[in-house]
Amino acid sequence: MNADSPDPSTEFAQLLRSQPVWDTELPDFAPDTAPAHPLPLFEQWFAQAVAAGQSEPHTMSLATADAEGRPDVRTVILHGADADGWHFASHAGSRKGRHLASRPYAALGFYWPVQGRQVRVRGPVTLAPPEVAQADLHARSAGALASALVGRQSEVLPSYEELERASDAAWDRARREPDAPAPSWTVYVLDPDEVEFFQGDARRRHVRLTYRRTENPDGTKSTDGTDGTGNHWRRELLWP
Ligand SMILES: Cc1cc2nc3c(=O)[nH]c(=O)nc-3n(C[C@H](O)[C@H](O)[C@H](O)COP(=O)(O)O)c2cc1C
Repeated sequence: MNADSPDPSTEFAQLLRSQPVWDTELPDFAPDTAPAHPLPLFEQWFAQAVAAGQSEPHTMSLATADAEGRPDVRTVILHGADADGWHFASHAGSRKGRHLASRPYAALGFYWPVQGRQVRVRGPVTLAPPEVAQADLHARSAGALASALVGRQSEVLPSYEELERASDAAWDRARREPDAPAPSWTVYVLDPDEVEFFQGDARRRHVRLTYRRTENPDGTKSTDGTDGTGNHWRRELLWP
C-alpha cells in the first residue's frame, strides 16, 4: 500500500462507525398489551410498517442449512401469513430448495428500520400442494411468471446473454399464456414454533418479546389461549 494514499480499511472503518442506528424517534412497545398469539401482532406491526413508509416491508431474510448443517441466508418475499404459517415461494431445485428438502427447517428475519423493529420466526417447513403454488404464481405479475418460467435458479450461468435469451422467451410465453405452468415453483410454509418481536430503543433498552409454542403435558393441543389451530403460546421477555 502507498503511504501517501489513504488507508481504505480505515476509511471504511470510519464510514462504518459513522452510521447511526436507533437515533430517530421510535415507537413505544408495551409488551404487556401484546396479544396472546404472534400472528395478530405480526399483522399489526406489518400494517404499521407500511403506514410508517417502510420500503419493501414484505421482504425478509430466509435462513436455511445444508445437509451438513452449514447455514445460508438470502432475501425472499413474504406471500402470506395465516394460521398455517408464513408462506414464501421459490424453485424446488434452487440451493434453498435443496436445503429445505434435506432439512425442512428454516428461520425468517424481518427488519423495519423506520421503526427500529425486527421480527424473527423459526420453525419446520412444509410444501403447499403444487396447485396452490401454481395459483399463487398465476395471481402475480407477468414478470413474476416470466422469472419463474426461466427457472434453473442457482445453477451456474455460462454467460449473461444466455439469461437474456431465456428471459425474452419466458416473457413472450408469460404474455401469451398467463396460466403457463412453472413446475419447479413451490410455495413453502413455515409453521412457527418461535416468533420474536424486537422494538429498538434509543437508550438501548430494547424490548424483546418472544412467543414459544407449547403443548399440553399430555401432548394434546390446548384449547385455551389458542390461535385457531390449537396452538398455545408462552410469552416471555428476553434480555436485549
Ligand atoms: C428483494 C428481493 C426479493 C426476492 N424474492 C425472492 C423470492 O420471493 N423467491 C426467490 O426464489 N428468490 C427471491 N429473491 C432472490 C433470492 O435472494 C436468491 O438470490 C435466490 O432465490 C437464490 O437463492 P438460493 O441460491 O439460496 O436458492 C429475492 C431477492 C431480493 C433482493
